[in-house]
Amino acid sequence: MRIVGLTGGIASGKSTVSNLFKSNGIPVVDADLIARDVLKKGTGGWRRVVDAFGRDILQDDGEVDRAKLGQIVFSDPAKRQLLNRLLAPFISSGMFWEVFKLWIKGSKVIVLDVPLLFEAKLDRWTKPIIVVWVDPETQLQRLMARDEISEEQAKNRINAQIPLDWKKTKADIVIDNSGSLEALHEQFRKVSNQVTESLTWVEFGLSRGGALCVLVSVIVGVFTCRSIYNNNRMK
Ligand SMILES: CC(C)(COP(=O)(O)OP(=O)(O)OC[C@H]1O[C@@H](n2cnc3c(N)ncnc32)[C@H](O)[C@@H]1O)[C@@H](O)C(=O)NCCC(=O)NCCS
Ligand SMILES: Nc1ncnc2c1ncn2[C@@H]1O[C@H](COP(=O)(O)OP(=O)(O)OP(=O)(O)O)[C@@H](O)[C@H]1O
Repeated sequence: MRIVGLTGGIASGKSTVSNLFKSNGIPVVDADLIARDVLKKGTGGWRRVVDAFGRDILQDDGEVDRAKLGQIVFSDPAKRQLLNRLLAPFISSGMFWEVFKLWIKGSKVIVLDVPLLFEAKLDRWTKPIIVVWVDPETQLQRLMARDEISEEQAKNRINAQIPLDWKKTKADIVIDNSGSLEALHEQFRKVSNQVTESLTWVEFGLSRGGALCVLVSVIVGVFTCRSIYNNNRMK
């Protein structure tokens, strides 16, 4: 199985690229969606976060007020680290199960869309790593427009992550999303061909089909050795 890492900065265009992967039939594990699930009312993540941040972060219906929690953690690094520490085990196990389900289904290539791939040190499990890069001014404008937030709030969110230029240096593949959507689609076509190239032997061995081949080979090997051994004893 090939596990492709898809990352970038906030509002650099990861979801736009992951939607292109999905529409090309390549399954995507979305860490933001998992992070939302583990913060739903009554879950273990919700309980830990409410214990640590207090009931002031809740809406009337008991769900976490995400905008309020965002205001707190994106302007205070210590509180952000606390939130990351509390949720990390739930997000990691959620991602593991999603990958496992895709492995059982026999998927050969999957994409992990993880904004904090490097920050959470998940980059060691993915190859190749795709970084969706965008120039700083475009990133700021797109973030302010999409989330309807002020320039200060947008800058706080951008600064809460490792700089995008650093992430670019760690990438196997860089998608420059500073231009139009047409330009993005054009780059995506090449990237899609690259990531769907035939699997290496190691990747094949890690896929469900590869694991079955190894298992069948071991069983056949054991039976062959046993019959040779029994034949020799009878002689
Ligand atoms: C603080 C929260 C409640 C704000 O929710 P909100 O709906 O406003 O934002 P959303 O979850 O859609 O995230 C938008 C983007 O913010 C960035 N971001 C989210 N959490 C973090 C974080 N802890 N540190 C840096 N950037 C982050 C990511 O680029 C993400 O794509 C939420 O982001 C959260 O629970 N974050 C902690 C969980 C986490 O680490 N998520 C990232 C998954 S790897
Ligand atoms: N090439 C583009 N031209 C114009 N707008 C774009 C382009 N690519 C993405 N956008 C817009 O920019 C915004 C950010 O894109 P997107 O939501 O895909 O980013 P993201 O990296 O997934 O963000 P996050 O880290 O918050 O999950 C969205 O409103 C999206 O529609």
